[in-house]
Amino acid sequence: MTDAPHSPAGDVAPEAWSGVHRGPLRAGEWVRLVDGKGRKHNFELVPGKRFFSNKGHLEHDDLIGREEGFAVTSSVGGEYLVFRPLLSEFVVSMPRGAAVVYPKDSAQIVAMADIFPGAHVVEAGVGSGALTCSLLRAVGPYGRVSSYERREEFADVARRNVTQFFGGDHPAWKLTLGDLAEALPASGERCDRIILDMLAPWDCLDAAADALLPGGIVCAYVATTTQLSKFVEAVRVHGGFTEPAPWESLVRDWHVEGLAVRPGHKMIGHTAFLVTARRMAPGERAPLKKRRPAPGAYGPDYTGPRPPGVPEMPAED
Ligand SMILES: C[S@@+](CC[C@H](N)C(=O)[O-])C[C@H]1O[C@@H](n2cnc3c(N)ncnc32)[C@H](O)[C@@H]1O
Repeated sequence: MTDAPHSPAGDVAPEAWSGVHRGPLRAGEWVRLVDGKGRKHNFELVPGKRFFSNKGHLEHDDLIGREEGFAVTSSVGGEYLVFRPLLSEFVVSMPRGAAVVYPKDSAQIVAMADIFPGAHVVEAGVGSGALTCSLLRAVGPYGRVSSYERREEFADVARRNVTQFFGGDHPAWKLTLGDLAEALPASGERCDRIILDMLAPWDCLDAAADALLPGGIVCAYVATTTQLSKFVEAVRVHGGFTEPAPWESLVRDWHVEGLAVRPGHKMIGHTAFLVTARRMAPGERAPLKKRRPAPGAYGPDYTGPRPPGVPEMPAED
């Protein structure tokens, strides 16, 4: 459902780009070392450099040129497993400017915002580039991810991270410095999906609605309940979207050892909430969901946008 066939966004031709890390480890790539206690070390391989830890040291040159998936022993007998980091491991260890979208949420965004190979996706802000990597993987070299970021220092961090992860320029990626609310309309871009990860996504809703093709999806990632309320109501007030669907995902590890099978003790309790809504065709309105607002939902204390037809309601006694 792209607006028109388009040429690749970057300077690299899609057919010349593989984006796959295989074969012997090369200088300039990242590796991930894990010791017997599960402690992780991620670093770039640099010829002539040494890796130090509380278990002595290792020469980078002893890792370069080997197929990943091996065990090495440090100068004082510490054992490490060596692999290339997965994307989910890279994004939580790479340098950060702003807070990143966690892998569990990137997975939800790719699935529930229906990011498909060849899609044209707009995202803002780019932050540290974590979500960007997942979006680029999902659209592939013939799609397009158009990222907007208003802070230059974050854009620089994201550019370094994304380039590092893919081992060069991704042909589907375009990064624009500027505020989405102004830069997106000025660009004239039309897109299939828009992902908003920022403090005030409601400020960008009009720009998102104008850029989205009919049937397209807007998806917001917000950290607090007050942001969630304000964004959902802003989507309802806009009127050109279907009823927004808000949710969050919780992921729990399990301890499995013989008969001792139980949930793990540690869990990331909260990262952020997600909301999606689909864009109606121009001039079309989705029938308003027939709902009786909960008592006090839009009472005198409520200061956000008010959905059409919902009067101010008295607060509960
Ligand atoms: C939480 S970070 C995004 C993290 C990113 N999604 C990641 O996974 O690494 C939020 C970013 O949005 C940027 N931002 C906020 N409002 C914006 C806007 N209206 N247009 C463009 N960027 C914006 C901020 O500068 C910040 O870098």
